[in-house]
Amino acid sequence: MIRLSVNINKIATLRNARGGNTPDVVEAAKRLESFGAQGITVHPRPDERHIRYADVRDLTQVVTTEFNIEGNPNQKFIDLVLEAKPAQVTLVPDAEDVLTSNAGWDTLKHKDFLTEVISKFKTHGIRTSIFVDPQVKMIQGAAEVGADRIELYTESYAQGYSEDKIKAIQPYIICAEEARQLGLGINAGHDLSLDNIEFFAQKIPFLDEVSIGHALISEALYDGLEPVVKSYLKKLS
Ligand SMILES: CC(=O)[C@@H](O)[C@H](O)COP(=O)(O)O
Ligand SMILES: NCC(=O)COP(=O)(O)O
Repeated sequence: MIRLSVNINKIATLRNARGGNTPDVVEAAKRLESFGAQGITVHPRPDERHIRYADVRDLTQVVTTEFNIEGNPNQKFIDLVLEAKPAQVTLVPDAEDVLTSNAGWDTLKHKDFLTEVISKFKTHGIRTSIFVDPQVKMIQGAAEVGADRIELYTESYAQGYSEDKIKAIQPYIICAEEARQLGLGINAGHDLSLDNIEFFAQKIPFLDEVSIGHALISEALYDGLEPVVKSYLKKLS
């Protein structure tokens, strides 16, 4: 079963636009779980443009499915994750000024750093995932640094899907098979949507989890959170 983890960054974006607490990210997380979401993902960026560190502390108290915290592991992020003790931490190599996540880790170049950080989280019983591009050598590097899982960065799949989905999925199938051979768990995320998720899940049925945010929240503006979550769950089943 491929788990759906809903990234609620964009609910926080809307909330921050007016300075109050509407929409309430904690209430949104509770409702998403009641609709069937099997996880909640947040990405507290250093500038707190959407999810704030305080949100992570509040969500830690209420998330009953799997809580996944994503981010670049600077010391403030590491301290937050060790305090929150989520089910999973996903390491993302984002620079502070990026519009959105735009690359996976170079697991060869950053081997020593990633090995140290991953060991720290694993020592505290937190599952570790590394955000990687669909390149076999990066998958192999992820195994070398001791990650429990990889998260395949799916932007290039999403971009190529409408033109040639067979071509677009190919590197992901190759990398997913390599990860499975290496004993790594396999997550995927970024720009997945109701349009492209079913084909991805059909071609890589042994995925552990997809984390979906921007498209899902946008689709929910038209059709509502509950129907959209249930549509994703149906396409993933
Ligand atoms: C790592 C990744 O691709 C997403 O999880 C990321 O959290 C999206 O960030 P924004 O919501 O800030 O675009
Ligand atoms: N790790 C991917 C994620 O959490 C959500 O990415 P997106 O669906 O907002 O592009």
